[in-house]
Amino acid sequence: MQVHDGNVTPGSSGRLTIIQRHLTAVPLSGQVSTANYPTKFCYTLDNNLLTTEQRHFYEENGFLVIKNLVSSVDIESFRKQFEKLCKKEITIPGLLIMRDVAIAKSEYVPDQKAVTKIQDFQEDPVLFSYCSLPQIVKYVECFTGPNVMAMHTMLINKPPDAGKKSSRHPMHQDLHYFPFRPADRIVCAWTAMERIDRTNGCLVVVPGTHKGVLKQHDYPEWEGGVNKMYHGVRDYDLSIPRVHLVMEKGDTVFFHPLLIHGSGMNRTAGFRKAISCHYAGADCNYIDVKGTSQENIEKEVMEVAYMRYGLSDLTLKDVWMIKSRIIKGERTNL
Ligand SMILES: CCCCCCCCCCCCCC(=O)SCCNC(=O)CCNC(=O)[C@H](O)C(C)(C)COP(=O)(O)OP(=O)(O)OC[C@H]1O[C@@H](n2cnc3c(N)ncnc32)[C@H](O)[C@@H]1OP(=O)(O)O
Ligand SMILES: Nc1ncnc2c1ncn2[C@@H]1O[C@H](COP(=O)(O)OP(=O)(O)OP(=O)(O)O)[C@@H](O)[C@H]1O
Ligand SMILES: O=C(O)CCC(=O)C(=O)O
Ligand SMILES: [Fe+2]
Ligand SMILES: [Mg+2]
Repeated sequence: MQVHDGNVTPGSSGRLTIIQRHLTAVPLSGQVSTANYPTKFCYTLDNNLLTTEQRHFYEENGFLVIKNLVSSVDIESFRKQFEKLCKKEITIPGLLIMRDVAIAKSEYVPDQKAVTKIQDFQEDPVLFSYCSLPQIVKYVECFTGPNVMAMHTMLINKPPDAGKKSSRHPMHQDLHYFPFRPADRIVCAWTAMERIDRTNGCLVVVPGTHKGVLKQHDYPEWEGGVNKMYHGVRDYDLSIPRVHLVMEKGDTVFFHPLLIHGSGMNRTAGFRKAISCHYAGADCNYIDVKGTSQENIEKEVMEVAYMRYGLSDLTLKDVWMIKSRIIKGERTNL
């Protein structure tokens, strides 16, 4: 385990790499002590896959990077399929193609290269095969339990920044978008489809924030515009140390839905690609977000859902029930 300038770097074992930069500004040392571990696990389950060290790391930090988990062959097939979808050589029901706000609102006529992300590829057999990769699902079960649902799918194609910094993703908690609980049985798997570092806008996390509560989210006040639904934590304090997750192609991070994270701008000429799925244990329950901080996103989701599905009497729960798929075990509640 090594710490360099707040970045996670691969350990020689290729297994777990640990960063430890505490919110309480504990000074960074080269090696992190494995002492003072909690005795009770809250955020991980035992299925004989995670080592004790990995479990402790997730419990403390709210994320876990596994090196080289997805093969180049699989990643190439996702890349090819993504291109076909962008060129409209294939259309998939329910799939949403989104352009960056700076490009969508300019005079420039966008081509497929302007796509910033695609969402909801649950009906695309090629891309959705990512969500059932056995080596991913084995890890997912350590967080969700044995009944695994794929709730939300994305392929993020962070474009070269158009000069407005709109390629950034503000610091947020994914739970803001989710009307189901408990949070500890939800996890995101996010796989780098190429090397991703600070030049092309890597994931940036605030370790330990999964132990906190869901915060109020709004659109950040960014001069250059903000992408639709890219809410950020309100009054976010940028002086809190962030950790930049530098990842190689195929590396996968699993993270908790309360972990505060975002991504920086893409300063390169290339489109930075990552594929992700949010999973939840099927035994989770839908909640009513009325009267909570999530009301603002519910309103936006319902507007978009109406445009996409053309149905006016849908509820937020219906939208999630339509999108989600069982991956393993039994579809109980969700
Ligand atoms: C069912 C939904 C469930 C989703 C749940 C999310 C869960 C996430 C959970 C996980 C955590 C994830 C965390 C996350 O990732 S949060 C991010 C999630 N974001 C979304 O899900 C957004 C989904 N995108 C859309 O719905 C469409 O692409 C929109 C509606 C944006 C455009 O629609 P369409 O593509 O058909 O374009 P159009 O040509 O017809 O333009 C229409 C209008 O829209 C303007 N416009 C275009 N692009 C953008 C833009 N990028 N930003 C702002 N505005 C934009 C455009 O200028 C025009 O406005 P105007 O000029 O008329 O004023
Ligand atoms: N001035 C800012 N105002 C609002 N959010 C910011 C600001 N700077 C960074 N962020 C947010 O912090 C997160 C990480 O950005 P950051 O600038 O740390 O990463 P980067 O651009 O990849 O790296 P670098 O430190 O090399 O610029 C992103 O979610 C970004 O939106
Ligand atoms: O920039 C990314 O790839 C991740 C963005 C993100 O956190 C999200 O879409 O929820
Ligand atoms: Fe996110
Ligand atoms: Mg930056």
